[in-house]
Amino acid sequence: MSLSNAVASLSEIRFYDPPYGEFGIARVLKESEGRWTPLFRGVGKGFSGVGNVIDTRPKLYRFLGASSDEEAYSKLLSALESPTSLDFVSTWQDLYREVDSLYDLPMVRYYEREARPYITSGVVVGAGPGGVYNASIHRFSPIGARKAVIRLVPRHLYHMYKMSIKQGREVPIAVAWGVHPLVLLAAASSPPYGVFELGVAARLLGGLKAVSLENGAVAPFPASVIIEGFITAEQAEEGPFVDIVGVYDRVRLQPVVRVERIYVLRSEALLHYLLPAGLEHQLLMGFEREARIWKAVRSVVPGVKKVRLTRGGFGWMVAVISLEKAAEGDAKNALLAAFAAHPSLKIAIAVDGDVDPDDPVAVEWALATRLRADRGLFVIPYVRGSTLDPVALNEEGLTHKIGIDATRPLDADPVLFERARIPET
Ligand SMILES: C/C(=C\C(=O)O)CCOP(=O)(O)O
Ligand SMILES: [Mn+2]
Repeated sequence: MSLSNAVASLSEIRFYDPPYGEFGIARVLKESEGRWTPLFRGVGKGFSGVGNVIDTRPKLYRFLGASSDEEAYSKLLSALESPTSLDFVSTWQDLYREVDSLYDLPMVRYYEREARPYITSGVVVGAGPGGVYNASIHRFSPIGARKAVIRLVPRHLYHMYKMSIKQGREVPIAVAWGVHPLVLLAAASSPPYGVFELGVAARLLGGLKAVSLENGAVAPFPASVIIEGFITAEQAEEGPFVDIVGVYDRVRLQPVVRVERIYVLRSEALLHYLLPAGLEHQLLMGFEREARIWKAVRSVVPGVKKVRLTRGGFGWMVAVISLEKAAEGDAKNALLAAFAAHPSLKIAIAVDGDVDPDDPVAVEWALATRLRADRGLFVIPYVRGSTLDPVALNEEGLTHKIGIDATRPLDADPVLFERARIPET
């Protein structure tokens, strides 16, 4: 399954033509998110581009073949538990042309102070020591015709990189740009180290083709662009670029990738322009974390209704959980479970089942009418949170977290908490 197949299955597509101008593509992505899928023709010779492919739950759930939160979470969680093998194809190179330079790939700069055009939706497959493969999404920005800097958040690829460099080895990688959205979703997930995320994608899709590269890495097939290279011990400044919470991430020294080959699909090189901090970015990165929170919370409290990583928290740092308490204290246990399930979470709020986590006004109403700060508020000091938190105490995201129980006390008169309604005619 290709990105083109996936896009063809969407109903609301609008076509755009050049000239785009600097930030033109970013402006369209912003304007259309949550509304339609823009398809950018002629972004470069032999290239077109698309964005907002899974910027809404209905689109994501359609790709997953799910009709409710519960079904969508369960499908993803069970694929993470049961990845399957890839179908390797050997005759693939004829379908691709090679280009000499990363600058031949039409990349986009999205925000005014970003350093340069870059890839925001590249699935990086690393081949690590012990035959371990890992697929994850990383910012990838060219600093030369065959040189790029890659942002490695301290997770699996970073671990692979640290181990390899210590042994005096570089990490062979493939960067696959322009892939089916479920491949992206799997690569945005965090199964335990050693579980290959492309196997998770294969389970979600009912099979996934892949290719082996000369450097030992593998790539999902078809991908519109496949970049073959090595993560080296050299470092360069990365950024500024905008992260999921919509601020400019700190500029850090990050590893340099030496590029060996760049393959571009001859027939349909459809590139995926993922708007940083856009709805698609949030849903893609946050959805699996939401599923994990849902699972963890359900195991401590039976009456969980809805879990949301909120829009204001950019689908990453703030969660609202609605539940029916069976006993006093349930809500706090739910909050603790949520923090354990998603370490980047900074603020977790529990509300009753009559409050919709998708409605920020309703959540604020619950805070105004149901929170008793002496009982309902707790701070977890000095705990690892998100590296993206601008007020974190260190580069690893050391921070203080807040849990808020905004559920009504079970022993109080329920009439005091009833939302008044005007009867229908
Ligand atoms: C979601 C992340 C980056 C981005 O999409 O901009 C990675 C942040 O990871 P933490 O574990 O929260 O530091
Ligand atoms: Mn992994």
